[in-house]
Amino acid sequence: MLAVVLVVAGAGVLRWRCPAWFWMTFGVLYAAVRVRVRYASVMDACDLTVAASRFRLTVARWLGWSVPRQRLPRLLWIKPTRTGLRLGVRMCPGQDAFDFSAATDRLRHAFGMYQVTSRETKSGTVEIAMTGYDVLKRVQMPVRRERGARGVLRVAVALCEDGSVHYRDYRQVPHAITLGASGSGKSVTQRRVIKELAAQRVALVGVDCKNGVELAPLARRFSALADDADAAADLLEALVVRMEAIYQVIRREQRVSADVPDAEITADIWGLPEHLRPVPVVLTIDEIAELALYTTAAEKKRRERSVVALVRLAQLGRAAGIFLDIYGQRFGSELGDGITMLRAQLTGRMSHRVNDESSSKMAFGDISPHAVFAATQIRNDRPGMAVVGYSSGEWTRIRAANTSLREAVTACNKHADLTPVLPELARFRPDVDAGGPVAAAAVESAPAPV
Ligand SMILES: Nc1ncnc2c1ncn2[C@@H]1O[C@H](COP(=O)(O)OP(=O)(O)OP(=O)(O)O)[C@@H](O)[C@H]1O
Repeated sequence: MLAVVLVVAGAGVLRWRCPAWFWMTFGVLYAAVRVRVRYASVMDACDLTVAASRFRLTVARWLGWSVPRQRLPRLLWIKPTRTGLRLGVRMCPGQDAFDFSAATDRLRHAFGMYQVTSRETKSGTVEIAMTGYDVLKRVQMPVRRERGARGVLRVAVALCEDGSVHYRDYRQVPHAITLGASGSGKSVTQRRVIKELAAQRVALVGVDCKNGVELAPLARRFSALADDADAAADLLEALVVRMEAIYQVIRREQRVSADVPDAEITADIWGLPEHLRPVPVVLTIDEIAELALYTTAAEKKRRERSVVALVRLAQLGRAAGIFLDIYGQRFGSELGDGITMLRAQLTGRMSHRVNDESSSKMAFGDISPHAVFAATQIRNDRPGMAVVGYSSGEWTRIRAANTSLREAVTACNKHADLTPVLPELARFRPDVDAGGPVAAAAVESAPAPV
């Protein structure tokens, strides 16, 4: 008896102090059994059953049997996860995925879970993802990566509200914008992305018009860095020159392949032979408004140079292996000509807490009104929380893994030897001698002249 009391008390304390451990020790088993036992009654209570088929009703009437029960959507599987449970459910005829997404709140109450979402995985089947506790309260990224999660240009940035990992996948979504009010967590998200990219074979290029306070400490892993708007305009133009040189390499390789029967013909860097393939570049811009604002005629000219270069990079950069990550507080037409055009190219959209609806419309106005609303609802006491939207109209809440500047600096210093020297951007190579020598840099060969 005493042992039972001790176990129950221990479980209670664990649930209060460390919900992740509670879930993995007691919670998952208890929840799985409860879902299995209560499945039929919960589906009934949540209006997720349908009337028996006419055939069964007719047969029952002919034979004088009692009226057949409502039909249940079939429970295909229950999969425990690190943060919750996933159920595979085959829908009954006449049901659609919307019935289940409309019932998620009822399912949450009925199963006693913290959060429930649902999505159609294949025709007729929905996956119901349930989290057992508030996974975004203290983000703990999984230590073991999911199968297929490794890969160049794919980094784990945050946890989603359903407990899954949110990846920034540059090859799927080449260019992205992250918005948010001051103090909402943009810099922490940026650090997390850079920390994860540092270990990969990519060139990091940065524009930080806050005099470099965010990116300069990470300079050892950066191939080029601009810390004011004038240097940024030059750097962006140099990147356009690099992009054009890479296009020439691709063209030349296409001509070679065209003469070889059955040879694949590539239209981007990934199809180039390894010795010709340039290293991919991730360009990070902190506070885009600093590039777009001007007061004097000279600044206006510089702004135009920057915006034109950025629009060209966003339009054409993907095939040349150039990817953009833009951070800012706002990103709307008030920043002047070219900004709306640039935004249309930035298919990845993330918004941290914003001060007004118009800011969140800048991220999601053309994607989903629900996402616009969700971004305005992010609480002040949840820095790092954000809404991510996709061009398909889907969106989800995430929270970035808290990453200190110290952690990011340590990762960048550790992988400084992976920093390629980009010939076109060599003059923007940060001077890190003040902090010690850069470890032997891997010199990337310049794209061969055509
Ligand atoms: N993912 C997170 N988890 C926990 N705390 C966070 C997270 N992100 C940010 N914070 C907290 O919020 C504070 C402000 O975050 P951050 O500096 O990233 O904001 P910001 O949007 O870049 O602000 P600004 O635009 O003024 O630079 C951080 O010092 C950190 O304490």
